Amino acid sequence: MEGSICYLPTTSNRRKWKLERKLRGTLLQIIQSRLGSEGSLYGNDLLGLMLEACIPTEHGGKQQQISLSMDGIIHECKTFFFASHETTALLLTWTVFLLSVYPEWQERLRKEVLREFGKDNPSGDNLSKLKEMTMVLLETLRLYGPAVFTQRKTMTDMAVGEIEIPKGLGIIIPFAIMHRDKKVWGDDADEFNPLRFQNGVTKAAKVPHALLSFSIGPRSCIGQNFAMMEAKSVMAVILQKFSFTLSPDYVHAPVDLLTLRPKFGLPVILRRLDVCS
Ligand code: HEM
Repeated sequence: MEGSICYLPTTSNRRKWKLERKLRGTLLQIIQSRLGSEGSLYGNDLLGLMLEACIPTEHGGKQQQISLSMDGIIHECKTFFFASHETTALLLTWTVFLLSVYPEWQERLRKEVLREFGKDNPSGDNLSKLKEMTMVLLETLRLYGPAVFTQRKTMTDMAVGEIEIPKGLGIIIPFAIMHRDKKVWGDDADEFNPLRFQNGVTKAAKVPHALLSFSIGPRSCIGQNFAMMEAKSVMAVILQKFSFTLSPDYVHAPVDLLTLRPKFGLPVILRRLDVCS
């Protein structure tokens, strides 16, 4: 009964189906325009690569094969959009929150950005120079990581330390709780201390793989390096142009809605630096 409710035309299901149709239509439009484009290539981005890989025949290939491939491609587009957009936006959100609460770190990062780039736009090659920025982003991922937990299922009977786990058991791995474990991170586990990452991510805690924000293993986040670069570039540009503090309207209420969000948003007061100075 529980499973069949998703097929009933309830208000929320109808809204969901409408949104799904809209999303599919938008993605199909983008895909069709790529398929119709001149030349043999479909573009050098992820969608282009998927089209190359999934549609080996020319546009006149077997219709059934194309429509199956389309579903696969649409599914991948949705996965990448969901996995990448909200998560990176939330990493930026919580970084702005922490830098508002710790203005000394905001100033430290601004000095680092101005020292490395001046007023120029950050470039891909130079982003690796932002050591303190990396430390702050890692500490943000530890305390307010967008992915709160992940799940796994055991394929065989197994043991983790002294715990025996039978085959087929679903396991929740609660990153957010593990990231504040004092036995692993030390007595200041609940505090914002980016310096713990100054000797690299594997030296920050008592065990090397304690930071699990992107998970680990073969199914870990495929976009983690991209996400870190994106977050560094955006934060660098914000810090070059603005200083920011929390608005008095801010209410601290992190909530787990698949990702960790500020329940009432993050109202901040921005000040343009060229106007202040
Ligand atoms: C701060 C940003 C991000 C965080 C915290 C994050 C976190 C995660 C986590 C925890 C997983 C699950 C891994 C597991 O269960 O083992 C995951 C999977 C994934 N992420 Fe990210 N992610 C971020 C950004 C991105 C970006 C920018 C992309 C794409 C450009 C991306 C694409 C994916 C994909 C495709 C998967 C599924 C991988 C698979 O199942 O093999 N993520 N991510």
